[in-house]
Amino acid sequence: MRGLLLCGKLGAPRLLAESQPPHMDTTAACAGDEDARLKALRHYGILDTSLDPAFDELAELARYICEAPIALVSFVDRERQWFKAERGMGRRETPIDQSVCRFAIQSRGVFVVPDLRQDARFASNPLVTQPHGVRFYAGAPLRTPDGFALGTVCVLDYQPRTLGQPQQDMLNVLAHQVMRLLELKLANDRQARMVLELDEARERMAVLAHTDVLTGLANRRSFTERLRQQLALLQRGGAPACLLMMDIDRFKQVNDVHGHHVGDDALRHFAATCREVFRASDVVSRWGGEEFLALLPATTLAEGQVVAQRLHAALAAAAVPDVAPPLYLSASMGLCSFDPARPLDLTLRGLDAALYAAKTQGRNRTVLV
Ligand SMILES: Nc1nc2c(ncn2[C@@H]2O[C@H](COP(=O)(O)OP(=O)(O)OP(=O)(O)O)[C@@H](O)[C@H]2O)c(=O)[nH]1
Repeated sequence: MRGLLLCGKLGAPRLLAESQPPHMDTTAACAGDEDARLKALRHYGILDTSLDPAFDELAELARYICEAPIALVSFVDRERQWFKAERGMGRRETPIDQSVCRFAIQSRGVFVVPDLRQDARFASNPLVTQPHGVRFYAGAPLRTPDGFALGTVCVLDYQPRTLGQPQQDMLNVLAHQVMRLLELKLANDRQARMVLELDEARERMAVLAHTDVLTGLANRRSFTERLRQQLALLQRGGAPACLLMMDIDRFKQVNDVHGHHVGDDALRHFAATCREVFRASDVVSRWGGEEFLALLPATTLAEGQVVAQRLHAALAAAAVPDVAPPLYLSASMGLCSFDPARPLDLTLRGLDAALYAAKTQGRNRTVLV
């Protein structure tokens, strides 16, 4: 066993020379393989995870089967070995230079050291030299389907001893079981990620279904739904509300003179101005091309007129960004109080008529229904 030190994946084993001194550090010679092995270890996302009874029970079984006081499910990291499960060790990790497992993962089968004190590789290991130090080690490599050894299921004893073949076989079986748990964890993690991605996609779709893509305002469909809800509230005696229909003046000219992309920028600018002017509780929608409809809950007609005036002023004060010469928008508007006794389509028709009147009276003004 001792002459059979292997590097990296066992799929393409490279045997080290039999004459190599047993204490020689093989990690430098296999730096590339070691990087790939560590990448494989990270892929399983097992390091520093919390205790898990499923792994604890496998360690307990190893201890029982091998009649050893210590059993570990150990992963060999770059600077340390970390224990997913430990029985009788009393700690979750040790520095890598105290690791016997780093040698065990280079072994094809179970790596057995009958007396650590008699082995030049481990004789000065603090785990061995300390008072009541360990003397015996046996570890079965945890090997991935593509051949990387991540760690071991191992047992240790305070006495020099051996491990019978049936017990070695069982240690290997336990190592396979640990790998099954790791594969299962991977599958579960993948599934959890997919569920999360699906939830996020569903949320994005729900937002998109309710939003006008160009302006980020509510779209006509979702706003109609909101209007129906508001109508129901009003019919049950809720606070008065107003509706404000807005249409950008001479918008065709914006497109014709500056191009369609500036037209789009102008629509976004109009939406941004609305967001500044309206209350957070108001809902503004893009009702059609350059036409917008706002619901102002808990707002009287007089208060609605103030809001409309604020919007006229805000549009006159700030030009569409990055357009030369400066491009200022104005809008014609129709305003009404939301009458619970009127069918919704009649209310909207009334608003349309008021808006048309605002246009014919010279634009850039608000007409009450
Ligand atoms: N750039 C851009 N233009 C749009 C969009 N939707 C509608 N339009 C344009 O908006 C213009 C509306 O023009 P009209 O209905 O003639 O009205 P107007 O030029 O604003 O004139 P008045 O309403 O009478 O002041 C049309 O040229 C449409 O092509 C859009 O999403 N982007």
